[in-house]
Amino acid sequence: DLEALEHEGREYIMQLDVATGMRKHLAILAEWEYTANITKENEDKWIQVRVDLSQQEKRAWEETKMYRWQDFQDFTLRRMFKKYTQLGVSALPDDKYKMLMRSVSGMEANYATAKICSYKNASKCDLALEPDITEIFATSQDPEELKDTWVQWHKAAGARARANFTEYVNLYNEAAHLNNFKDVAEWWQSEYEVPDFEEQLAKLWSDVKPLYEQLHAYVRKRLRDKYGDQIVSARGPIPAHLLGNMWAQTWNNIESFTRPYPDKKEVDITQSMKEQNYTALKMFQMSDEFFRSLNLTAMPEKFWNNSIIEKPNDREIVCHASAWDFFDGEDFRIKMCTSVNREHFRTVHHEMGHVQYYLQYKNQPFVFREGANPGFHEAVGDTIALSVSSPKHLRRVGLTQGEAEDEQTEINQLYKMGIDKIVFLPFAYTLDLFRYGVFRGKTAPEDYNCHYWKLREELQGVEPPVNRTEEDFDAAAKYHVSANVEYARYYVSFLIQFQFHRALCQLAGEYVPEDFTKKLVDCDIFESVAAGNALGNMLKMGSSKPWPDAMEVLTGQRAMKADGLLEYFRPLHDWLKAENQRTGEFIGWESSKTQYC
Ligand SMILES: C=C(C[SeH])C(=O)N1CCC[C@H]1C(=O)O
Ligand SMILES: [Zn+2]
Repeated sequence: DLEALEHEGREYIMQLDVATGMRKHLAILAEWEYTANITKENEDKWIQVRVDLSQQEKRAWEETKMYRWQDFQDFTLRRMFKKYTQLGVSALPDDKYKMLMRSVSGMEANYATAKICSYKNASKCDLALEPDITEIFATSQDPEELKDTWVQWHKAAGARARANFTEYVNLYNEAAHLNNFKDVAEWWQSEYEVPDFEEQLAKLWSDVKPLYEQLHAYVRKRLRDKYGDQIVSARGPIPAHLLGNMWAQTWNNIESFTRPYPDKKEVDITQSMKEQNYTALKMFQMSDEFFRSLNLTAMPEKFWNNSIIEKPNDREIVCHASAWDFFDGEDFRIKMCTSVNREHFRTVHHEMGHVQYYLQYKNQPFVFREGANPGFHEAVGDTIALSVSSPKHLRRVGLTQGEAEDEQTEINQLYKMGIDKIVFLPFAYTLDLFRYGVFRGKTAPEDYNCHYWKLREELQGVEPPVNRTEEDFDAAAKYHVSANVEYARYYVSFLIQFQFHRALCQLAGEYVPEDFTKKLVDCDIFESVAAGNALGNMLKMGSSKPWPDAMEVLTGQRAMKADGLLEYFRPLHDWLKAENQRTGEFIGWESSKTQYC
């Protein structure tokens, strides 16, 4: 009878889950060994481990799909079976599986080891993305140096990945078909468990776009003031190399010469961190202390012993920051080539947020040890970082001196947050709209680059510093395209982190709507056990329930919305509208001279 079948099903799935945990542990260990020491030998070992494990997964899958789990009464049991009946890339035959692995590891190794020559010293050709090229983009205000560095990087990391990327698209789409998806776009979107995910992304963008256009217009004017109208036009897109970041995804590095009230002291803590002899370890210890202050879990001993938090000088590693769950309940690591600056202080909290999520859901079945949706995992650390970057908290830890919070300082603070959080959204949206089109076959390889720039101009209002052709492949000059990491998760994160932050601030008594002594912009939930407990309760759920249930536990809302972000930035939005009115700056951008496609 059904009762007995369900009981047998539960026995089966629990032992499958334990076996799967072991497989995940072995796979992660091999991946760590490769990305922490990029050699041909370690790549071959990693691929061999993955092939062996995928054969075991295929055998288990043959048995799992025999169960009539759709008829089971128990919701959690049905949810476990539903997840385990999706085999993933292991559905590919071994030879194609290996080819897919090699095309991705080839792109990722190329990205991680790419070197370019210095603009100032053409014989120095050992510049890596981290820390060298990142430092140039953070500090240089020489348009020629920035242009040259931009062009070299996009050739070394982008164009060189084109062949591997084309093969990866074909093989990954074959895997999608074997998992009953039309293409990888549908597969990626299925992770969010809502039927209208792509429509929701578009709606959220239409909610935020008016604010973005105002900020874009203001920044374009300030850049034109600085670099002149031969480089920065009055009504066109902004050249992408002038925004302080290789991908123009965050514009914090141009804050010093574009902030609204320049006579008000700059709130850039990089200087203070260096003056106070901050180290990478101190940055991680401060982040750990913040999570502990919320009554959340301290980083375990293995974290401090096994993590790599500084770039080694004796081998090549994947420097792009990452957090690792070894699925044994005690080994959790971060790998990061940390520099002592504001941007990495935020990234440290971002990565520590991933590990805190691992710690909170470590007693879930292995199949539920993931974010409620991929955006949740990216939002945890950033939500904490919203408190850390508040003037109140920076004063608390001595990174800024006492500054009366007057109206102008507050606008500067919101501007600093806005050129990080608002400008990121159209970038993130572009990256996966582009890849959706590629996976769906709407964008053919001969159109990869023109479609990429068409989207970047349309959504982000930026343009390349020099003309591009199909010899280039600029999308792969971004880590996540070369490393096969889905990106809509960050778009979701940069919206829901404000819903989380608002809820936590209210729980901490730090934010009271309409009470001007308790403003959202100055909220710091540090040491609030009430906020920490609520966050912990949501994180403990992992992916055991659909994400609206998890969001409701913390925020009372069941949908991702832009209202948290718009409420946080409302004073800035008002100020930008008035300022752009005053200067008569054109809002928006006309299509640039070159027709891309
Ligand atoms: C820090 C990480 C590792 Se999950 C990252 O890739 N982030 C964090 C913010 C956006 C995105 C990026 O750097 O592009
Ligand atoms: Zn992340």
